[in-house]
Amino acid sequence: MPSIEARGLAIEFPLYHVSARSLKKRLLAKAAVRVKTDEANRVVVSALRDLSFTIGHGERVALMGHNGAGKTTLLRTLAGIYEPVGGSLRVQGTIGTLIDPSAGMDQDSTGRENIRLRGLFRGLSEAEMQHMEEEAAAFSGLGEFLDVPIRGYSAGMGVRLAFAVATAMQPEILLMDEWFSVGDADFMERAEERLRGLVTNAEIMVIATHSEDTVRRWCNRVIRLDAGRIVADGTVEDVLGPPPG
Ligand SMILES: Nc1ncnc2c1ncn2[C@@H]1O[C@H](COP(=O)(O)OP(=O)(O)OP(=O)(O)O)[C@@H](O)[C@H]1O
Repeated sequence: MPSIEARGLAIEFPLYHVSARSLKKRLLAKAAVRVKTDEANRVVVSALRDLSFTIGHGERVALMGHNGAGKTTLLRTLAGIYEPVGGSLRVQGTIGTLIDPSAGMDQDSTGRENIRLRGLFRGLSEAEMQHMEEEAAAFSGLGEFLDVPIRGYSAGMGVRLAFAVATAMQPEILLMDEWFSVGDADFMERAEERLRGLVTNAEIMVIATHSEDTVRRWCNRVIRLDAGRIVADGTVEDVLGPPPG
């Protein structure tokens, strides 16, 4: 059964162009906690600190919190993009991500080539790949642009392609950021329908969002982050209170 289990999870990002010596002086004066030096005396941002949680079957989790709280970093860590520097993380199940439209896309390849690249990466057979290509081509509605290198796409076209590719297969664990809300109205309507199917059929969903509306509509649990730590974890009503009105 798909599950996610984090114990004492920590993520740090080195800041290569900052001098440890001058920074130390400034930080000491300010008692900063998130920008520090590690054992190798490198300056690092502590993006996530000591996170522990378990997510199981049927949970649709919203990651909330102010800018810089760590929502995107946590999503990317769950997706296997970042390696924890401390603690442990166990993710069981097939993962689908709607995190960053351009992630994993080759700018110099066409839309069609990118669809096939993704299929190869997922280890699909030729027949499955053919199916995915037809599906994604039809859903993206890109027409002749499908055979143009994606460097020449508008932002909205990039989102259409990324969305079509990401949703062409049903994952057990769905990880989403809010980027998918930038399409035009016609596309959003179709995207929402497809998304609903994907969310309903996923066994676990984790979404990073600022929107209370989205949370009340899609989620049954909220993990609130603040400065890289969990400050609340419970049902939507527990964390956000009763619905307005
Ligand atoms: N690649 C990176 N290099 C250095 N620091 C980073 C990097 N990515 C994130 N950070 C830092 O990690 C912290 C958490 O950032 P993150 O993007 O996860 O926050 P967020 O909650 O998603 O914010 P937002 O709502 O603004 O998208 C921030 O302090 C940010 O500066």
